[in-house]
Amino acid sequence: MSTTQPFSPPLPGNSGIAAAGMIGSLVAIVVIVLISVACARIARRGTVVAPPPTLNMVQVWQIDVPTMERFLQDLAKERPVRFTAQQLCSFTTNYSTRLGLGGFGIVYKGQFPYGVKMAVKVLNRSLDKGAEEQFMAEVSTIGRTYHINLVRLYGFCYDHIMSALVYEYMENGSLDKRLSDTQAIEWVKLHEIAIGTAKVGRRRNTKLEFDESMDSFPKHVWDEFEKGELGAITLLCGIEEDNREKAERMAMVALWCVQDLPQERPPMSVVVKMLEGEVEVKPPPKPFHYLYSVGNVLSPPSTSDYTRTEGRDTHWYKDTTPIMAKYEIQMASSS
Ligand SMILES: Nc1ncnc2c1ncn2[C@@H]1O[C@H](COP(=O)(O)OP(=O)(O)OP(=O)(O)O)[C@@H](O)[C@H]1O
Repeated sequence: MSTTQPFSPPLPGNSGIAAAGMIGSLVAIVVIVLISVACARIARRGTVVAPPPTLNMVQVWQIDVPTMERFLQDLAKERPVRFTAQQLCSFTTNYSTRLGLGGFGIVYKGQFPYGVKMAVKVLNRSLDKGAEEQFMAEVSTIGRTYHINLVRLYGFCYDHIMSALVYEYMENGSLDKRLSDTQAIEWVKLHEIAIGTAKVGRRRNTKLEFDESMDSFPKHVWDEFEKGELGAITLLCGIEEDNREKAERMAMVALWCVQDLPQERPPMSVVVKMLEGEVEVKPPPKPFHYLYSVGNVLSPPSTSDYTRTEGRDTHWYKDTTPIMAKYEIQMASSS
């Protein structure tokens, strides 16, 4: 069986800031975007990864090769191009320009022979199952999704030596980097980004990140909200009077989006409406229960946490929240 499709060059994608450069955590991004808009702070995860695989390093992933091959064959009909390691080596001029380091690998700059730039993420296979999941998630979701707010996945490489994802090149780098430099983005643009990110609608319903701490900013937002002093935060963050009401609304929407129980989070279509002011934002219930557990020991919500909803009036919106697969993308809007 030939493992390489005939090379069909992808068209250049949309310019501007895309939300999926750091796709391993887009729900978190939605939340972080919203909260960042309110207060201009982003928590960055610092993960050390190994250098890209060398030619004599052969790693075996946990999913067996036939299963992965079947997965790739099914997807092949749908869109992203399968590149060879040699092609990627050539496109990146032997990985000579490094763009950045993410949780799953190093990202290099490259260029197709006809000049369109690309970003090649070489996945670190030594990362337990994380990189493997990222690979399958990216290829099966954004590889088949076209959206103005999502970075385009041109293709991938998967063989016994390496796994890599080939993305549209973002001149402005990733969204989180841009957001952490809040001085460079006007409030109106931040609001647009928050809505644009919500419209992508992707979220991770079945996996929570447990790297929060008791002094995390989202928790601080909740504490101030509980005291009825959300306005103090927007003031502290230098948000002008004219925009404060909108900023407070966004912070409340963010608190809805970080509810511990997936079924208590509003659907992204409702999130968009709330952000746009079309739907009233009711006071959110307390999130981050695991942060308040005895002794401040971070413990993941139990199975019963995910089924316990009685006594909580959280289904005030008409839609129901679909419980999605870990990396499923739900488009909240076609725009
Ligand atoms: N498509 C791209 N175009 C330009 N630069 C990119 C692109 N994708 C990633 N980068 C650069 O590489 C860095 C690492 O990106 P990557 O997506 O691996 O990390 P991340 O944001 O931590 O996300 P993840 O959670 O998936 O690891 C980014 O901060 C950015 O500077």
